[in-house]
Amino acid sequence: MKIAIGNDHGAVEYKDIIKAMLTEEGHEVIDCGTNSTDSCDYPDYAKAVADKVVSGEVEKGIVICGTGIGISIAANKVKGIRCGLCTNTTMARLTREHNDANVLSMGQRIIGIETAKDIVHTFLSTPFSNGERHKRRIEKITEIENNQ
Ligand SMILES: O=C(CO)[C@H](O)[C@H](O)COP(=O)(O)O
Repeated sequence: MKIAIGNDHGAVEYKDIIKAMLTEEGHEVIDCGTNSTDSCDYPDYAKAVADKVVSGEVEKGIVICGTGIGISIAANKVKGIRCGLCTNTTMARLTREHNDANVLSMGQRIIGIETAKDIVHTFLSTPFSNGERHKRRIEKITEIENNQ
């Protein structure tokens, strides 16, 4: 799968580990930065990843900051993005099955690296359930976006 990954200064370590893991597993990973631990602004990297997802250049995005909160809020401002902040694998499974999330968000300062790796695997391997009620709710999210 082609995946874009982006992070702020608070998540360089996890990004590097997850990028290496996914590359090793045969995925094509586009690194949108940052690759420095110098202080930076997470919306810049959220947008870089989100734009690649919306344009279709990549199938899925992964964004990571200290908590995962700010970078998920920013990613969700991009039309067409459904970014789910996950702290465990149940959330990762459900944000795919119920929300058809196209971007995963995590916080390096919140979860351990093994949990983060498990979340990534669950997120990437779980299909959208295609349930009628979930489709209806996603359509309503799109409606909100389109009426802004
Ligand atoms: O988690 C984050 C946003 O939700 C950021 O990573 C965090 O706010 C960065 O903080 P600092 O500039 O103090 O390192």
